[in-house]
Amino acid sequence: YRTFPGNPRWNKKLLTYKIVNYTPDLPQQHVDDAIRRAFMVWSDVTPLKFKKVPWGYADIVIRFARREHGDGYPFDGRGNTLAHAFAPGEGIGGDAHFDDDERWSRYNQEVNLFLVAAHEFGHSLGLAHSNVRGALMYPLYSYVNPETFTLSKDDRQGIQKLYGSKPAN
Ligand SMILES: CC(C)C[C@H](CS(C)(=N)=N)C(=O)N[C@H]1Cc2cn(c3ccccc23)CCCCCCNC1=O
Ligand SMILES: [Ca+2]
Ligand SMILES: [Zn+2]
Ligand SMILES: [Zn+2]
Repeated sequence: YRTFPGNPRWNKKLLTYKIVNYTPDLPQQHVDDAIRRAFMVWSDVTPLKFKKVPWGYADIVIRFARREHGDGYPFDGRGNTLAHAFAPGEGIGGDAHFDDDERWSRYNQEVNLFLVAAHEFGHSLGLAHSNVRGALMYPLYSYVNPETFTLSKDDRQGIQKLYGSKPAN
């Protein structure tokens, strides 16, 4: 696993997130559920907790966008780059953007939102790319059954290096 230069991380355990818009490809409930489960991938192995807020301040702002969308990292149409996210920090730090020229799906038609979101939130929490092929933080998207998805040891070691493991309770 790799972290970002300077090892940026959040210095609080409760992080808030806000979904500012939705893709037309899926019912809103499915988007909310995919995002919730993508955060759970990381909260399952750390002391981190994630809380969805409907408006106002949020640490992690989630949006769907096409092409140029105001952050200097324009998307590229269908395929190629699927999404991007910013390392922990103020303002745009932690935010995750999803390319709405993709065909977002719940199962394996096209791009699985849960799997991509789980990868993006790895970046939002401070993980860069891993060179371990089966790792969630590997730079290339590959479909796995979301129902049986498990975090690789490499991903878990990386996130626990930043935030520690889940306290026994
Ligand atoms: C890991 C993802 C969830 C997030 C990353 C983006 S990021 C910033 N969050 N690390 C991603 O989108 N990776 C590309 C990488 C990529 C693969 N190809 C490309 C062709 C052109 C441009 C990029 C790519 C070859 C063709 C396949 C294109 C579809 C799949 N795309 C990818 O796997
Ligand atoms: Ca794209
Ligand atoms: Zn963006
Ligand atoms: Zn990535």
